Amino acid sequence: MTGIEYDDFLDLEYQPAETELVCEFAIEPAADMTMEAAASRVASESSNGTWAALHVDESELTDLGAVACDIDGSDVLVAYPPELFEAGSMPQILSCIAGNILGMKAVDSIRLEDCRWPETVVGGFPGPQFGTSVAGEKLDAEDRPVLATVPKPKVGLSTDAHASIGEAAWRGGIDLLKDDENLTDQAFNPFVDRLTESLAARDRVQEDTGERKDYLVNVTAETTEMLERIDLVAEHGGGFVMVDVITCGWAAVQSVRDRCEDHGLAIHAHRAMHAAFDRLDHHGVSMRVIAQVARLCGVDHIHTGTAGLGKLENEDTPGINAWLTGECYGLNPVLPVASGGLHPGVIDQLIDALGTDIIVQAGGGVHGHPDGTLAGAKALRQSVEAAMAGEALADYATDHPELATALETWGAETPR
Ligand SMILES: O=C(COP(=O)(O)O)[C@H](O)[C@H](O)COP(=O)(O)O
Ligand SMILES: [Mg+2]
Repeated sequence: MTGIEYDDFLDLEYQPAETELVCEFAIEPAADMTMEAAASRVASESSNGTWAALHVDESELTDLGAVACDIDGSDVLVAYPPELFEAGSMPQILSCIAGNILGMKAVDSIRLEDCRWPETVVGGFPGPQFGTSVAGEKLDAEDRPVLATVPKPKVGLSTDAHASIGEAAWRGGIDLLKDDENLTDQAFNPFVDRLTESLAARDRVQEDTGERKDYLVNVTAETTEMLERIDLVAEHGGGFVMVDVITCGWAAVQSVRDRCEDHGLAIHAHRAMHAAFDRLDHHGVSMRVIAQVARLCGVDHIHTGTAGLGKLENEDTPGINAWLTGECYGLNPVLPVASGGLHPGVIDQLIDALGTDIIVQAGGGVHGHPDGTLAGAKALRQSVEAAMAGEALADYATDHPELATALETWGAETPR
């Protein structure tokens, strides 16, 4: 018989194998627990153990126990054997490494900070179909940030109003029109009408400007419905879809990725609800891990923050972006999206902080321009042109009136 008890899950001499998934947790043990006791319980509960000592016939058991193998202050590393995981199933992986342990009484708090993904696990996932290549493959923005805008008010606009705002934004120099995270298929702006009218506007602008444009239509819905909406996007000549990946769930994202592969559609990942996991710096799941999961599941772009420049809390945007665009067993790099409270007056600081291989999304920062959407789009494009030319915004604005008005209106401040 084999005994399985908590002490079996702690070995500070253990060196994880290359094939193992290694997770970094920040742990605050419960008052009556040593860190060692807490760490072993975390390794046990996230792999094959439980609170009671178990006695199992060895011949009937595959040993899938994880090992808490390093403790450095509040940081604990846990190594997981690849056989613990179902190949290609992100829900099952997260049910291990971000499941029951987040609620264990043995810890006062625990946060999954980072994962070292082994090829044995990464190999089960497709990764992005296009990733950063969308800038040159699907758009004409390979040498500058891709520009996107969301019509505002975020919901409530009629289909006609939505499409004409999109047309004005595209004419002003925006590359991608994007739905907002809570605009899906409502009576005031039905999905199919919005899709067809917006794509017709896109085609008119492409024809007139000679610059490729596209539409991040939000297909978020129950999974079967989402797949049908993706088919519609392809049927009507769209090049992208947008998905609220957290509220949809990773299993649904994996289904979306499969269907988008069939149609050659790129996936824009909105992360609404991520802050339920990553906003507290001592408990939950970091945005770094959420971004890693998104890349394995195969989104092409994902919102990762504005390096503190926008209206929303951010977490290490530069570090997360570096991981998303770095090497990971041949997975395509993901295009990070900076969005939330951005406007032309902060684009120079944004590019200083995040570089130019990003999507810049500005909703209020385009449609709130005193002279309207067309002028707002021109101002955003002009601010990027200035930054790419290494020219101060104020200097560039002397002969670019739309940018000058934006700078007079918003300055270089970031809204709250
Ligand atoms: O609609 C917007 C921003 O609109 P605006 O440009 O008017 O602020 C996005 O939903 C947020 O950027 C999401 O946040 P994040 O990008 O941090 O996920
Ligand atoms: Mg939004």
